[in-house]
Amino acid sequence: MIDKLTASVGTALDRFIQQKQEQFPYATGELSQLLRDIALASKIINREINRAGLAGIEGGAGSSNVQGEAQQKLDMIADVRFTRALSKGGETCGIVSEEMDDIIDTGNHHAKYIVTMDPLDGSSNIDVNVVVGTIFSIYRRRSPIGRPPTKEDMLQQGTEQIAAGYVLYGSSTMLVYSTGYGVNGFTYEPSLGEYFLSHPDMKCNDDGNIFSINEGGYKTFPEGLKEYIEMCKEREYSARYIGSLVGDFHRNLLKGGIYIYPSTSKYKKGKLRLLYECNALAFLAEQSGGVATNGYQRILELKPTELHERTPLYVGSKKMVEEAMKCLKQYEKVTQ
Ligand SMILES: O=P(O)(O)OC[C@H]1O[C@](O)(COP(=O)(O)O)[C@@H](O)[C@@H]1O
Ligand SMILES: [Mg+2]
Ligand SMILES: [Mg+2]
Repeated sequence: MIDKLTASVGTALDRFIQQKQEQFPYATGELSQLLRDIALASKIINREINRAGLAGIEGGAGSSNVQGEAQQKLDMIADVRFTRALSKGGETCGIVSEEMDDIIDTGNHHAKYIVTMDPLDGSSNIDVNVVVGTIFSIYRRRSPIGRPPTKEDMLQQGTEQIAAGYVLYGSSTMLVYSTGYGVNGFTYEPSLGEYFLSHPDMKCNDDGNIFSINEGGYKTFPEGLKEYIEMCKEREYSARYIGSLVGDFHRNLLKGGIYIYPSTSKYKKGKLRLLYECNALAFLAEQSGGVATNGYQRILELKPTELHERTPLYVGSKKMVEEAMKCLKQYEKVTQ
Protein backbone atom coordinates (compact mmCIF):
# COMPACT_ATOMS: atom_id res chain seq x y z
CA MET A 1 0.00 0.00 0.00
CA ILE A 2 1.13 3.50 -0.71
CA ASP A 3 2.46 5.38 2.28
CA LYS A 4 0.13 8.37 2.63
CA LEU A 5 2.82 10.48 4.28
CA THR A 6 5.11 10.18 1.30
CA ALA A 7 2.38 10.46 -1.32
CA SER A 8 1.79 14.17 -1.07
CA VAL A 9 0.81 15.80 -4.31
CA GLY A 10 3.57 18.05 -5.57
CA THR A 11 6.46 15.83 -4.47
CA ALA A 12 9.20 15.85 -7.10
CA LEU A 13 9.80 12.50 -8.79
CA ASP A 14 13.41 12.33 -7.61
CA ARG A 15 12.38 12.80 -4.01
CA PHE A 16 9.52 10.32 -4.36
CA ILE A 17 11.88 7.67 -5.74
CA GLN A 18 14.31 8.34 -2.88
CA GLN A 19 11.57 8.10 -0.25
CA LYS A 20 10.37 4.79 -1.69
CA GLN A 21 13.90 3.43 -1.69
CA GLU A 22 14.34 4.35 1.97
CA GLN A 23 11.34 2.15 2.84
CA PHE A 24 13.46 -0.85 1.79
CA PRO A 25 16.60 -0.88 3.96
CA TYR A 26 18.36 -3.43 1.72
CA ALA A 27 17.68 -1.54 -1.50
CA THR A 28 20.90 -0.77 -3.35
CA GLY A 29 19.56 2.19 -5.32
CA GLU A 30 20.05 0.54 -8.72
CA LEU A 31 16.34 0.38 -9.54
CA SER A 32 15.93 3.97 -8.36
CA GLN A 33 18.71 5.04 -10.72
CA LEU A 34 17.13 3.11 -13.58
CA LEU A 35 13.82 4.87 -13.01
CA ARG A 36 15.64 8.19 -13.05
CA ASP A 37 17.34 7.22 -16.33
CA ILE A 38 13.94 6.49 -17.87
CA ALA A 39 12.59 9.80 -16.64
CA LEU A 40 15.57 11.61 -18.13
CA ALA A 41 15.14 9.89 -21.51
CA SER A 42 11.44 10.78 -21.49
CA LYS A 43 12.28 14.47 -21.04
CA ILE A 44 14.51 14.34 -24.09
CA ILE A 45 11.80 12.59 -26.17
CA ASN A 46 9.27 15.09 -24.91
CA ARG A 47 11.45 17.90 -26.28
CA GLU A 48 11.85 16.14 -29.63
CA ILE A 49 8.09 15.55 -29.93
CA ASN A 50 7.28 19.15 -29.09
CA ARG A 51 9.58 20.51 -31.76
CA ALA A 52 8.97 17.75 -34.32
CA GLY A 53 6.97 19.94 -36.73
CA LEU A 54 9.53 22.76 -36.67
CA ALA A 55 12.59 20.51 -36.77
CA GLY A 56 11.26 18.53 -39.74
CA ILE A 57 11.34 15.23 -37.87
CA GLU A 58 7.74 14.29 -38.52
CA GLY A 59 6.90 11.62 -41.05
CA GLY A 60 8.26 8.29 -42.17
CA ALA A 61 11.88 7.21 -41.79
CA GLY A 62 11.68 5.20 -45.01
CA SER A 63 12.44 1.96 -43.13
CA SER A 64 10.39 -0.76 -41.47
CA ASN A 65 10.83 -2.71 -38.24
CA VAL A 66 11.03 -6.49 -37.77
CA GLN A 67 7.24 -6.66 -37.86
CA GLY A 68 7.14 -4.98 -41.25
CA GLU A 69 5.63 -1.76 -39.88
CA ALA A 70 6.77 1.53 -41.38
CA GLN A 71 9.02 3.36 -38.94
CA GLN A 72 8.53 7.05 -38.27
CA LYS A 73 11.54 9.31 -37.78
CA LEU A 74 10.46 9.85 -34.18
CA ASP A 75 10.22 6.07 -33.60
CA MET A 76 13.91 5.88 -34.40
CA ILE A 77 14.84 8.98 -32.42
CA ALA A 78 12.95 7.74 -29.36
CA ASP A 79 14.60 4.33 -29.68
CA VAL A 80 18.09 5.82 -29.88
CA ARG A 81 17.50 8.26 -27.01
CA PHE A 82 16.16 5.60 -24.67
CA THR A 83 18.83 3.09 -25.56
CA ARG A 84 21.52 5.67 -25.00
CA ALA A 85 20.10 6.85 -21.66
CA LEU A 86 19.76 3.28 -20.39
CA SER A 87 23.21 2.28 -21.64
CA LYS A 88 24.93 5.32 -20.17
CA GLY A 89 22.91 5.00 -16.94
CA GLY A 90 24.63 1.67 -16.37
CA GLU A 91 21.81 -0.21 -14.60
CA THR A 92 20.47 -2.10 -17.64
CA CYS A 93 22.32 -5.02 -19.19
CA GLY A 94 19.95 -5.62 -22.11
CA ILE A 95 16.99 -4.07 -23.88
CA VAL A 96 14.26 -5.36 -26.16
CA SER A 97 12.77 -2.60 -28.27
CA GLU A 98 9.92 -2.64 -30.75
CA GLU A 99 12.23 -0.99 -33.24
CA MET A 100 15.12 -3.47 -33.06
CA ASP A 101 15.09 -7.05 -34.35
CA ASP A 102 17.34 -8.49 -31.65
CA ILE A 103 18.32 -7.96 -28.03
CA ILE A 104 20.33 -4.79 -27.51
CA ASP A 105 23.43 -5.49 -25.46
CA THR A 106 24.19 -2.28 -23.54
CA GLY A 107 27.64 -3.54 -22.56
CA ASN A 108 26.75 -3.19 -18.86
CA HIS A 109 27.22 -6.86 -18.15
CA HIS A 110 27.35 -6.32 -14.41
CA ALA A 111 23.95 -4.65 -14.34
CA LYS A 112 21.11 -6.70 -12.91
CA TYR A 113 18.11 -5.33 -14.82
CA ILE A 114 16.74 -5.70 -18.31
CA VAL A 115 14.20 -3.40 -19.96
CA THR A 116 11.60 -4.06 -22.64
CA MET A 117 10.19 -0.98 -24.34
CA ASP A 118 7.98 0.49 -26.99
CA PRO A 119 9.93 3.74 -27.35
CA LEU A 120 7.10 5.51 -29.16
CA ASP A 121 3.61 4.11 -29.03
CA GLY A 122 0.90 5.40 -31.34
CA SER A 123 3.49 6.83 -33.68
CA SER A 124 0.99 7.09 -36.55
CA ASN A 125 -0.47 9.97 -34.50
CA ILE A 126 2.70 12.08 -34.48
CA ASP A 127 1.97 13.93 -37.70
CA VAL A 128 -1.51 14.90 -36.57
CA ASN A 129 -0.44 16.23 -33.16
CA VAL A 130 -2.32 13.60 -31.18
CA VAL A 131 -1.13 11.97 -27.96
CA VAL A 132 1.68 9.38 -28.17
CA GLY A 133 3.62 7.52 -25.48
CA THR A 134 6.49 5.35 -24.32
CA ILE A 135 5.87 2.00 -22.60
CA PHE A 136 8.44 0.13 -20.48
CA SER A 137 8.85 -2.96 -18.30
CA ILE A 138 11.75 -3.74 -15.97
CA TYR A 139 12.77 -7.30 -15.05
CA ARG A 140 15.61 -8.78 -13.04
CA ARG A 141 18.01 -10.64 -15.36
CA ARG A 142 18.08 -14.44 -15.15
CA SER A 143 21.53 -15.06 -16.60
CA PRO A 144 24.64 -14.81 -14.41
CA ILE A 145 26.01 -11.34 -13.68
CA GLY A 146 29.01 -10.47 -15.82
CA ARG A 147 27.71 -12.06 -19.02
CA PRO A 148 25.88 -10.58 -22.00
CA PRO A 149 22.06 -10.63 -21.85
CA THR A 150 20.29 -13.70 -23.22
CA LYS A 151 16.85 -14.58 -24.58
CA GLU A 152 16.12 -16.26 -21.25
CA ASP A 153 16.47 -12.84 -19.60
CA MET A 154 14.01 -11.33 -22.02
CA LEU A 155 11.35 -14.03 -22.33
CA GLN A 156 10.00 -13.75 -18.81
CA GLN A 157 6.35 -13.84 -17.81
CA GLY A 158 4.75 -10.51 -16.95
CA THR A 159 4.36 -11.66 -13.34
CA GLU A 160 8.15 -11.28 -13.03
CA GLN A 161 8.09 -7.54 -13.69
CA ILE A 162 9.88 -5.50 -11.03
CA ALA A 163 8.40 -2.29 -12.35
CA ALA A 164 6.51 -1.00 -15.36
CA GLY A 165 5.13 2.24 -16.64
CA TYR A 166 4.45 4.61 -19.45
CA VAL A 167 5.07 8.18 -20.44
CA LEU A 168 2.24 10.05 -22.08
CA TYR A 169 3.19 12.94 -24.34
CA GLY A 170 -0.17 14.69 -24.36
CA SER A 171 -1.65 18.07 -23.50
CA SER A 172 0.73 17.66 -20.60
CA THR A 173 3.45 15.04 -20.31
CA MET A 174 2.96 12.41 -17.63
CA LEU A 175 5.00 9.54 -16.23
CA VAL A 176 2.88 6.79 -14.69
CA TYR A 177 4.62 3.84 -13.07
CA SER A 178 4.45 1.10 -10.49
CA THR A 179 7.05 -0.91 -8.65
CA GLY A 180 4.39 -3.32 -7.43
CA TYR A 181 3.06 -1.13 -4.61
CA GLY A 182 0.27 0.76 -6.37
CA VAL A 183 0.38 3.12 -9.32
CA ASN A 184 1.49 6.74 -9.18
CA GLY A 185 1.28 9.43 -11.85
CA PHE A 186 3.64 12.41 -12.23
CA THR A 187 3.10 15.47 -14.40
CA TYR A 188 6.02 17.17 -16.11
CA GLU A 189 6.66 20.85 -15.43
CA PRO A 190 8.71 21.83 -18.50
CA SER A 191 10.02 25.15 -17.21
CA LEU A 192 11.46 23.40 -14.13
CA GLY A 193 12.41 20.27 -16.05
CA GLU A 194 10.95 18.04 -13.36
CA TYR A 195 8.08 15.62 -12.84
CA PHE A 196 5.81 16.18 -9.84
CA LEU A 197 3.43 13.73 -8.21
CA SER A 198 -0.04 14.69 -9.45
CA HIS A 199 -1.96 11.39 -9.36
CA PRO A 200 -1.06 9.42 -6.20
CA ASP A 201 -2.29 5.84 -5.79
CA MET A 202 -4.27 5.65 -9.03
CA LYS A 203 -7.27 3.32 -8.98
CA CYS A 204 -9.18 1.96 -11.94
CA ASN A 205 -12.95 1.96 -11.29
CA ASP A 206 -14.48 -1.49 -11.05
CA ASP A 207 -16.96 -0.56 -13.76
CA GLY A 208 -17.19 2.05 -16.49
CA ASN A 209 -19.08 3.19 -19.56
CA ILE A 210 -16.33 3.73 -22.13
CA PHE A 211 -15.37 1.07 -24.67
CA SER A 212 -12.28 1.51 -26.84
CA ILE A 213 -11.83 -0.64 -29.89
CA ASN A 214 -11.10 -0.05 -33.57
CA GLU A 215 -14.46 -1.08 -34.95
CA GLY A 216 -13.20 -0.87 -38.51
CA GLY A 217 -12.38 -4.56 -38.22
CA TYR A 218 -15.82 -5.50 -36.83
CA LYS A 219 -16.54 -8.11 -39.52
CA THR A 220 -13.36 -9.99 -38.60
CA PHE A 221 -13.99 -10.03 -34.81
CA PRO A 222 -14.89 -13.17 -32.84
CA GLU A 223 -18.69 -13.55 -32.56
CA GLY A 224 -18.63 -13.24 -28.76
CA LEU A 225 -16.86 -9.90 -29.03
CA LYS A 226 -19.43 -8.63 -31.54
CA GLU A 227 -22.07 -9.50 -28.97
CA TYR A 228 -20.19 -7.58 -26.27
CA ILE A 229 -19.88 -4.52 -28.51
CA GLU A 230 -23.61 -4.63 -29.25
CA MET A 231 -24.23 -4.77 -25.50
CA CYS A 232 -22.09 -1.66 -24.98
CA LYS A 233 -24.10 0.13 -27.65
CA GLU A 234 -27.40 -1.07 -26.21
CA ARG A 235 -26.35 0.57 -22.93
CA GLU A 236 -25.29 3.71 -24.82
CA TYR A 237 -21.71 3.53 -23.56
CA SER A 238 -19.27 6.03 -25.06
CA ALA A 239 -17.02 4.78 -27.86
CA ARG A 240 -13.55 6.34 -27.52
CA TYR A 241 -10.55 5.26 -29.58
CA ILE A 242 -7.47 7.43 -30.07
CA GLY A 243 -5.34 4.78 -31.76
CA SER A 244 -2.54 5.36 -29.23
CA LEU A 245 -2.67 2.51 -26.78
CA VAL A 246 -1.09 4.56 -24.01
CA GLY A 247 -3.62 7.37 -24.45
CA ASP A 248 -6.60 5.01 -24.55
CA PHE A 249 -5.32 3.08 -21.53
CA HIS A 250 -4.65 6.24 -19.53
CA ARG A 251 -8.13 7.65 -20.14
CA ASN A 252 -9.77 4.40 -19.09
CA LEU A 253 -7.53 4.19 -16.01
CA LEU A 254 -8.74 7.63 -14.92
CA LYS A 255 -12.38 7.26 -15.92
CA GLY A 256 -13.13 3.54 -15.99
CA GLY A 257 -13.58 1.64 -19.24
CA ILE A 258 -12.33 -1.19 -21.39
CA TYR A 259 -9.71 -1.23 -24.15
CA ILE A 260 -9.79 -4.14 -26.59
CA TYR A 261 -7.41 -5.13 -29.34
CA PRO A 262 -8.81 -8.53 -30.31
CA SER A 263 -7.74 -11.45 -32.39
CA THR A 264 -9.34 -11.26 -35.79
CA SER A 265 -10.03 -13.87 -38.45
CA LYS A 266 -6.90 -12.59 -40.21
CA TYR A 267 -4.62 -11.91 -37.23
CA LYS A 268 -5.21 -14.56 -34.55
CA LYS A 269 -2.87 -12.85 -32.08
CA GLY A 270 -4.07 -9.33 -32.78
CA LYS A 271 -1.53 -6.55 -33.22
CA LEU A 272 -0.16 -5.56 -29.84
CA ARG A 273 3.12 -6.93 -28.53
CA LEU A 274 3.27 -8.91 -25.30
CA LEU A 275 6.76 -7.99 -24.09
CA TYR A 276 6.75 -4.25 -24.54
CA GLU A 277 3.12 -3.16 -24.74
CA CYS A 278 0.72 -5.58 -23.04
CA ASN A 279 2.74 -6.81 -20.05
CA ALA A 280 3.50 -3.31 -18.78
CA LEU A 281 -0.08 -2.15 -19.10
CA ALA A 282 -1.39 -5.38 -17.58
CA PHE A 283 0.92 -4.85 -14.58
CA LEU A 284 -0.37 -1.29 -14.14
CA ALA A 285 -3.98 -2.38 -14.64
CA GLU A 286 -3.71 -5.01 -11.93
CA GLN A 287 -1.81 -2.70 -9.60
CA SER A 288 -4.66 -0.19 -9.91
CA GLY A 289 -7.43 -2.77 -9.34
CA GLY A 290 -8.21 -3.47 -13.01
CA VAL A 291 -7.90 -6.62 -15.09
CA ALA A 292 -5.92 -7.54 -18.22
CA THR A 293 -6.45 -10.70 -20.25
CA ASN A 294 -6.16 -11.98 -23.79
CA GLY A 295 -9.87 -12.73 -23.64
CA TYR A 296 -9.32 -16.03 -21.86
CA GLN A 297 -6.15 -15.89 -19.75
CA ARG A 298 -4.39 -13.36 -17.56
CA ILE A 299 -1.84 -11.46 -19.68
CA LEU A 300 0.78 -11.57 -16.91
CA GLU A 301 0.77 -15.38 -16.95
CA LEU A 302 1.38 -15.78 -20.68
CA LYS A 303 4.75 -17.42 -21.37
CA PRO A 304 6.50 -15.55 -24.17
CA THR A 305 8.40 -17.59 -26.72
CA GLU A 306 9.50 -14.78 -29.07
CA LEU A 307 10.77 -11.26 -28.51
CA HIS A 308 8.16 -9.67 -30.74
CA GLU A 309 5.27 -11.95 -29.87
CA ARG A 310 1.76 -10.55 -30.17
CA THR A 311 -1.34 -11.09 -28.07
CA PRO A 312 -4.97 -9.95 -28.05
CA LEU A 313 -5.64 -7.52 -25.19
CA TYR A 314 -8.74 -6.90 -23.07
CA VAL A 315 -7.79 -4.42 -20.34
CA GLY A 316 -9.49 -2.03 -17.95
CA SER A 317 -12.30 -2.02 -15.43
CA LYS A 318 -12.78 -5.40 -13.77
CA LYS A 319 -16.50 -5.82 -14.45
CA MET A 320 -16.21 -4.77 -18.09
CA VAL A 321 -13.31 -7.10 -18.86
CA GLU A 322 -15.04 -9.98 -17.10
CA GLU A 323 -18.25 -9.36 -19.03
CA ALA A 324 -16.40 -9.28 -22.36
CA MET A 325 -14.69 -12.56 -21.45
CA LYS A 326 -18.04 -14.09 -20.54
CA CYS A 327 -19.40 -13.15 -23.97
CA LEU A 328 -16.40 -14.77 -25.71
CA LYS A 329 -16.81 -17.94 -23.65
CA GLN A 330 -20.57 -18.16 -23.98
CA TYR A 331 -20.46 -17.95 -27.72
CA GLU A 332 -17.89 -20.69 -27.84
CA LYS A 333 -20.24 -22.94 -25.87
CA VAL A 334 -23.10 -22.19 -28.27
CA THR A 335 -21.02 -23.08 -31.31
CA GLN A 336 -19.74 -26.36 -29.83
O1 LIG B 1 -4.77 1.37 -36.07
P1 LIG B 1 -5.08 0.22 -35.21
O2 LIG B 1 -5.05 -1.10 -35.88
O3 LIG B 1 -6.35 0.42 -34.42
O4 LIG B 1 -3.90 0.14 -34.14
C1 LIG B 1 -3.78 1.05 -33.11
C2 LIG B 1 -2.84 0.48 -32.09
O5 LIG B 1 -1.58 0.29 -32.67
C3 LIG B 1 -0.59 0.95 -31.94
O6 LIG B 1 -0.38 2.18 -32.53
C4 LIG B 1 0.71 0.20 -31.96
O7 LIG B 1 1.78 0.94 -31.42
P2 LIG B 1 3.06 1.48 -32.25
O8 LIG B 1 2.78 2.86 -32.72
O9 LIG B 1 4.07 1.45 -31.17
O10 LIG B 1 3.34 0.51 -33.36
C5 LIG B 1 -1.23 1.16 -30.56
O11 LIG B 1 -0.74 2.24 -29.91
C6 LIG B 1 -2.68 1.39 -30.93
O12 LIG B 1 -3.57 1.13 -29.91
MG1 LIG C 1 2.92 0.58 -29.57
MG1 LIG D 1 6.02 2.00 -31.11
